Parts: sequence; structure tokens; C-alpha cells
Amino acid sequence: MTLNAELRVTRGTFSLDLDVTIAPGEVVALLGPNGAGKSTALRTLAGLLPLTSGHITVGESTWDGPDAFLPAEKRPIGVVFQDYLLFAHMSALENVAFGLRSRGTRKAEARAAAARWLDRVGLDGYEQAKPRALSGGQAQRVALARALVTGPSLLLLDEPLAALDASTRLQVRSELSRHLADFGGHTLLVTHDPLDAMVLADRLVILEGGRAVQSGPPAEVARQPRTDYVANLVGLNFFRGKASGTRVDLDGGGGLTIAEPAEGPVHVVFPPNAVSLHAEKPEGSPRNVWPVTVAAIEQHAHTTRVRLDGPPDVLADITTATLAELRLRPGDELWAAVKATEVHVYPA
Ligand SMILES: Nc1ncnc2c1ncn2[C@@H]1O[C@H](COP(=O)(O)OP(=O)(O)OP(=O)(O)O)[C@@H](O)[C@H]1O
Repeated sequence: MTLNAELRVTRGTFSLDLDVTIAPGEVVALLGPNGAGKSTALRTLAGLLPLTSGHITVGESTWDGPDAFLPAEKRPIGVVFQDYLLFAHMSALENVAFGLRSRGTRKAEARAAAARWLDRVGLDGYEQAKPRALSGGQAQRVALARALVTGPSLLLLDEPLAALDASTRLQVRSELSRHLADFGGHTLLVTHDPLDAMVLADRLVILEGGRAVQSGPPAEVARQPRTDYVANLVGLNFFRGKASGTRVDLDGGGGLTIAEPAEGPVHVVFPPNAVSLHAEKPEGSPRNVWPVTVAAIEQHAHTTRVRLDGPPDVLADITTATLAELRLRPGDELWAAVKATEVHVYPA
């Protein structure tokens, strides 16, 4: 039973036009900048916002379409919201049992199922705790148990880890990944955290301005970004240009030599650690060498990332040793070098 959706919605001047297919057991991440339309898409699937046109079908059943609209409470869905939206006056057990109770399950049965789910998410012993007594990670697990206890066909996760601090997030992310692997239904994850998307999803759909600009398995999207937003997300240097043999003239100015000949419009990518920086122009190697000016220096955990103005503008990751040797400061003029064999080119 595949979920098939053509989500077309107009909200004021904004329009969403997005096709989504999710196979059973598949986790699709909808990733995009603020205002791209991620929440709008999620709300249509949840039944909180009717489509202007298009449809949502799951197997034989139509949730939204020209002649049908299944309201939110009738849809077999589970939702985890960013801030979890747990009922403050209810215990963890009552929160999880709530979905079953409101679908008519008898009290004892609902509570037994809720207790099993709390146990599954590692919250055995917390049945009577009220949400305010739970940590962020625990509240997230209650929200997940509440979403899954009804055995939904579609699980919607709306920035499910955004409220957690970094270390809790790491742990909850790997727990969530295990629960998603066990879940046989369809999952849509909405996020603007690339790491959540890469770790949790089987497939990414990148949304910009209400349109899908790229989709595919995480590794493929990371290897071949098609927009600046995606390249930025995955931390690659990304250019558009026109190839002629082993030369690419970049749209933004400057040019690069590539190892494999290509023709016509291309995307060009290389990782920041493929860029070396030199105080003097390096001579005699078959490399791309061009003058750059240091725009900014950012310290990351194990490397230093240098933003350089070109053309072409480029990101370079350098070691602490190189940083010390070059004594970099914004405004410094240097030479950037990249081997032709490190430059990855694919048709635009
Ligand atoms: N009730 C509304 N009426 C009219 N326009 C709206 C309404 N809600 C949202 N929009 C517009 O729809 C567009 C998409 O918003 P949406 O919240 O879906 O984006 P998003 O990708 O979820 O962003 P964020 O990451 O900031 O949550 C925005 O331009 C927003 O201004």
C-alpha cells in the first residue's frame, strides 16, 4: 500500500506544488529552508489543511481529492510535533492511551497497550509521571509512543528532535532510527536539520519555494547537490558552469580544470578539504590555482573552515597546523589550489 500524494495548495501568495510517494516502511524526509512549505505539506497530509487540488491516496483509500476529504480524526496517522504537545494534566500513560481511547478502545485495553509502548521506548516506571516532570528526551519518547500506539498507516514527524540539546539529540536520534526501522507504515519527517534527515531517512525530498528541487537517497543528494541550498546543507563547494573538454567556465566568474572531459551546462562540486591554501602561488602542478581573499574563519570541532572570496568563492577546511603556519586573518590574500581529480562534475 503506497502513499501517493499530489499536494497542491494556495495560501495567499504562496503555492505548494509537491508530489510525494512513500512506500510501506519507507522514511521520506522533507527538507528545506524556512518558508519552503514543509509545514503546509505536513498539514495537508494530517488533514488539517484541505488541498486546493491534487489528491492523497493510501492504497485504495482516498484521504483528500476532488470528491473526498477525510478529516484529521478519521485518518490513520500518528504525529510527533516539535514541542510534543503532551497534555500537561495527564500522566505519561494517559497521554499515550489517549489516542486509543478517543478511537473507542476500552480503558483497560488502552492502558495496557500504552504501558507496553512506554516500555518499548525505555520509559518503564514513568507511567504516572506528568509531562513537566519529564526531561526533553523523555517527553519526546512519550510523544513517539503516543503517535505509534494506534498502529498508524502514516507517521508524521515535525522537527521531532529540534527541542533537544545536542547530546540528548544524538541519543534520541539513534533511538528514533531504531523505532523507524521497526515501523511498517509510511513515515514523513519534516526537518531543516540535514543530519536528522541523513540519518533517519531512506529518501530526501528537498523543498524550496513550494517546489521539490531535488530528491533521492541521502548519499546521492549529498554527492550531487543541485542547488546552493543543498550544497550548503551538505557542506560542499558548488558551482554551475559550462564545460568544454577539461575546462569549465563558471557562471559566477572564474574557471576550473577537470580531469574527465565534459560538454555543456554542468554542476561542479568538491569538498572543502580538497582545497589547499598557500601564501605564495604554487608552481608546476596540474592544479587549479587562483587568488583568493579571506572573508571569514570559522572554528569547527576538528578543523578550521575558511570562507574565501574569489572568483570563484570557495570554502576551505584546513588543519590547525596550516592555520598556525599561515596566520590567517580576514582580508588576507592567498592562493587556493584544487586538484583536477578532486573536482566532481555532472550534467546540470
Ligand atoms: N495561514 C496562512 N495563510 C497564508 N499564508 C501562509 C499561512 N501559513 C503559512 N503561509 C505561508 O506559506 C509559506 C510556507 O510556510 P510553511 O510554514 O509551510 O513553511 P515551512 O517550510 O514549514 O517553514 P518553517 O521551516 O519556517 O516552518 C510561507 O510563505 C508562509 O508565509
